[in-house]
Amino acid sequence: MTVIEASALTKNFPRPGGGISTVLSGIDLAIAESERVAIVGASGSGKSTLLNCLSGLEPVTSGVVRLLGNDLTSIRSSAMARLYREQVGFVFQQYNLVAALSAFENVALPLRLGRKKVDSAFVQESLRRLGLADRIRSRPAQLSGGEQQRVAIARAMVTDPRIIFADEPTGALDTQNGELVMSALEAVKQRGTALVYVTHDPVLAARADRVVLVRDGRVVSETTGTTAEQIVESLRNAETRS
Ligand SMILES: Nc1ncnc2c1ncn2[C@@H]1O[C@H](COP(=O)(O)OP(=O)(O)OP(=O)(O)O)[C@@H](O)[C@H]1O
Repeated sequence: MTVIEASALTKNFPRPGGGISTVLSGIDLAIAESERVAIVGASGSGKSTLLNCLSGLEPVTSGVVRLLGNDLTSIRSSAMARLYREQVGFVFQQYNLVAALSAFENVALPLRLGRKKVDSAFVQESLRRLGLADRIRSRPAQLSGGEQQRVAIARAMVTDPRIIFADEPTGALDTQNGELVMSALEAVKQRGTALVYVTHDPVLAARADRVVLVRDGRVVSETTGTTAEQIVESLRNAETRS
């Protein structure tokens, strides 16, 4: 089943000195449930903008994005809020945890916002599964970057979403913590959750089912079974040609 479908997606931003700049141009993309898709490309190629348009964080200039069957160009804000609360999870490079809340409370937050019953054992288990058993009562400032990101992942997963969007989820982490975070994100596949992530790291991108290469706001290739070496090569080619 398709969970995200973009057709003829175009995104313009106003230029600081006047005029507009076309950041995404005519993108067609479909993502299936439980699929892991990595978005790669040179800096400024439009990766984050693409992720934001697919998730509805940014409105598109033209074209259509359907997220779990909802047309994002016409969805009402209340329906969008419900979609985010119940079916979509986000993980950002900067962990975006609430500083005053413990790891447990941060993870329970989407349930509280959705007026769902908070099952303490379930929340604790989700933190334990991510190696955070002894950090449950800690506040973000008391946690390392890798630990904070794993709390953010537990929070994104607590509602059992259909899709997780992650923008450079390992960008601020060393290799070892990056590995822990990536494995945690990859585990969602077992639940049928789709994972769409932006990364600069060819090794992490190679772990996706499909690698989408963006250059100058266009999708120039979509490959499966791609190795890190092939990704390095296509990034090099993309940079030389742009
Ligand atoms: N809100 C905005 N207003 C104006 N221009 C923007 C905005 N957001 C992004 N851009 C521009 O759109 C282009 C693509 O940005 P985007 O962040 O999507 O690229 P990226 O591939 O994710 O880059 P990086 O790898 O450096 O994070 C850039 O030229 C950027 O300056």
